[in-house]
Amino acid sequence: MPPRNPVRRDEIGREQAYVSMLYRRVDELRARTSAELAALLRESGGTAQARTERDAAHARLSGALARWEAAENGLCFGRLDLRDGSRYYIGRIGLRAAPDGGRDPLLVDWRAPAARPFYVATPAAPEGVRRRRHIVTRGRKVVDLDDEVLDSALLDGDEDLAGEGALLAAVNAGRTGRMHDVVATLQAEQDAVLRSDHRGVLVVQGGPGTGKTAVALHRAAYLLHSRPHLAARGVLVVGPSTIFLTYIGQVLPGLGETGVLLSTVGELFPGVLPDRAEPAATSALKGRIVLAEVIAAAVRQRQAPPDTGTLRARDGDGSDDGDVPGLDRDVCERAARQARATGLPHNEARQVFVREVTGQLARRLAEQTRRLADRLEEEVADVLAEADIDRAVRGDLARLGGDPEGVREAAVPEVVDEADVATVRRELLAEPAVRTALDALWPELTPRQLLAELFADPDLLARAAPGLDESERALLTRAPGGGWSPADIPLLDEAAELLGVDGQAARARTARAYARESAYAQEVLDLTADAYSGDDGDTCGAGGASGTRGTTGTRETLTPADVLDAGHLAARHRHTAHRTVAERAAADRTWAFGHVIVDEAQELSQMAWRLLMRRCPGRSMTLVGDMAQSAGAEGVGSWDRLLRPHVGDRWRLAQLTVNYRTPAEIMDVASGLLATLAPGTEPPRSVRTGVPPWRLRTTGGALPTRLARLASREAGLLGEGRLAVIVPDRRTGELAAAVARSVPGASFGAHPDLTARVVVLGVAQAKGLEFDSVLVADPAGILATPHGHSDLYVALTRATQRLGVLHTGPPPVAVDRMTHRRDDEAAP
Ligand SMILES: Nc1ncnc2c1ncn2[C@@H]1O[C@H](COP(=O)(O)OP(=O)(O)OP(=O)(O)O)[C@@H](O)[C@H]1O
Repeated sequence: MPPRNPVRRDEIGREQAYVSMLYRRVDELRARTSAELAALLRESGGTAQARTERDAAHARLSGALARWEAAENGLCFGRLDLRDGSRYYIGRIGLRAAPDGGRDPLLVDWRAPAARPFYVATPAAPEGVRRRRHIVTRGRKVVDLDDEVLDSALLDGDEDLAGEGALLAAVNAGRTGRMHDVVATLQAEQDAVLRSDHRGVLVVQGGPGTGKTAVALHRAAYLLHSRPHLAARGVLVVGPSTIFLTYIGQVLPGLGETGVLLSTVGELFPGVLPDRAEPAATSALKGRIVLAEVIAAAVRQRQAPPDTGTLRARDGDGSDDGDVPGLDRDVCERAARQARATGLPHNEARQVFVREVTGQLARRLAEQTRRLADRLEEEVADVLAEADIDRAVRGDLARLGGDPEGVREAAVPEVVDEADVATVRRELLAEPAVRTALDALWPELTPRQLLAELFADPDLLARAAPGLDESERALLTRAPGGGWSPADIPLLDEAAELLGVDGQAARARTARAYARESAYAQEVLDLTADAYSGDDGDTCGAGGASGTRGTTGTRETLTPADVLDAGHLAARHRHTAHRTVAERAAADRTWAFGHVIVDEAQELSQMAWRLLMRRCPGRSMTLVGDMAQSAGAEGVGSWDRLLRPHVGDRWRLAQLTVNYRTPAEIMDVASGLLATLAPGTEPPRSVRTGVPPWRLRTTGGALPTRLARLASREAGLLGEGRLAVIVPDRRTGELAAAVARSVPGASFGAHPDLTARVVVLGVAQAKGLEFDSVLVADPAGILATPHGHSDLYVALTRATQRLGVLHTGPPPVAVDRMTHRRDDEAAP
């Protein structure tokens, strides 16, 4: 699109000179930083403090390099001429002429307060701006300029849109299968959201294509820049699927941000990657809050269960099975009460339980001993009385000035004290029968073990889930093994929270990490040893000549293995492994993120919210979504209902109202569905018009072939553009195979390549994505699920240019508004 205010060639030349100077400055800084980094990597050893400082310097330097690399494309994209005569260039990063800052910045970072007018100034509210200039570059070359003079006398066009020419050029551009940042054309309502200083939960509601994902990602970059302390805790971005995360994966690195972890909820339990398929009804049930109670009950029923009689313990009636004397139900229940009263998680409270049980047993044993001693004492006293020795001793004591009453105590010393109790307890713990009984009474549990055993045992499940009916419990029941589903992940997390650190697992993890590092280190040592032995002759000669110390046998040289074993090398390696915040956070279930961003937030189950809230105890969150696009178990809901259990009413709502993706003609069709889905909801306003969407009717039997033919034809019309064929989730395999037969290279399956020219997706996979052209097949099939209207709404709003629908039978609601095509060839 040509600029609205064409500028002279020499004006472009002047901007080129400035932009070239900026690139020279970046090259200079980049070279210097690379040299510093190389020098740092050559350093080794030193104190722990020195290593820590090196790690910090490494993180700082590589972060700076990443930012400069990322700024290569579109380094400078704007200029503000202010009414006071000053001028600022706006770009991806901030640059100054000299490290001490110089007077004015060469380039203002888009996130800095000084850049804000670039996004929000309008002729009606110019914010001190006289002219806003968009500088369009290709590589390092300035190719165009687009000026807006913000003079209220010149009000024309859509005064809500900043840099309309540049914006329309961006939204009309062909799609690549990867999302790009929109830093050069952010709009005022988006800018307000991404710069929001709200510290708690910010909800961003907006219809399809309003830039919610774009805003969420730019907000992550903004927060990391404006609240530097966040970098230490990292930012988590949660998306609905791995396909979606691949789609958005380049945006933040493109903005120079690497401290962000992108993840689905299913990937947030370290050590488990969901690989189990299960019925939608099972997943929906697992997402319900009632599962939190079920898991809590499952943990409780593993704490001194009432059937301890079978656990090699004595019964309360005193009958003795000879295994663990005194371990009766009273003792267990009292100890369990004490352990629970601590409020500690199960595995940690186990220590209290064990201490209490063994303490009580030890005390009982001690009391028995004491009673024995008392009896002995009484017998001795009787003997003494008979011999009247006592009286004689009392007489002697009285004569010597002693206390005759103390005779009894002094004569028979205390038999047991706390030290004795401790000794008895240690002896008890050494008893295999006691240990077995304790393990059965209060076992150390892992989350996987707890859930696997719970789901595999209908009796356990019935006792833990009295609130679920039999058919619901049947949905949960399964044989042990067979992996975990995405809906299991929040349940594992819930269990982990209630179980606490599990000693065995922690020990096993440490041992595994140590073994891995040692194996790696051993390989390094072996390789270096090989290298030394490989050139034995030469080395020996040289070694002898240069006086290298002899060490083993006839070998003259000293190899690393002679001075360092694998364990030590592993420890060194640990110190030099530079893990980013995102990597460390991904490996740690208990990591507390500084900020959490959730995209398609309307999709998350109640159990998933519990998991996310644990990852963000500070509740600093940005949640973006569209209630009308909800495929959640409960259908279209409200943000209040979703958030109230976690944050009460402490959240703020922001709205986005402009659709940058879908042309008005397509949005008009989708609005018909919106009226059914969420009556009264205002559809977003499209920034442009385009091609009217069309529909074509076929028979059920002919649908696959006609779809394939249409896909092939549409792909031909698109040229370099991207086409998505969106089908009902359960028909993905069948219809993808049909399309692939007539469009070679069409991508589909669990991990489709979105950069392929044609891709076939189920509706669930298409969430959050967009394509130049979309063909929706079998809308009635899409509508046939419990959240069918939302799904169809999603499918109809993925296109940036063209939309066609292939249906059988009468056209479903909304689709009937589309232009009816009679045959495959009559393309609009
Ligand atoms: N200010 C902008 N300038 C240029 N393009 C923009 C702008 N805002 C959004 N877009 C583009 O509009 C398209 C839709 O944006 P995005 O995917 O963020 O919308 P969304 O609200 O998340 O949509 P949905 O809910 O339907 O998935 C993207 O191609 C995005 O790059």
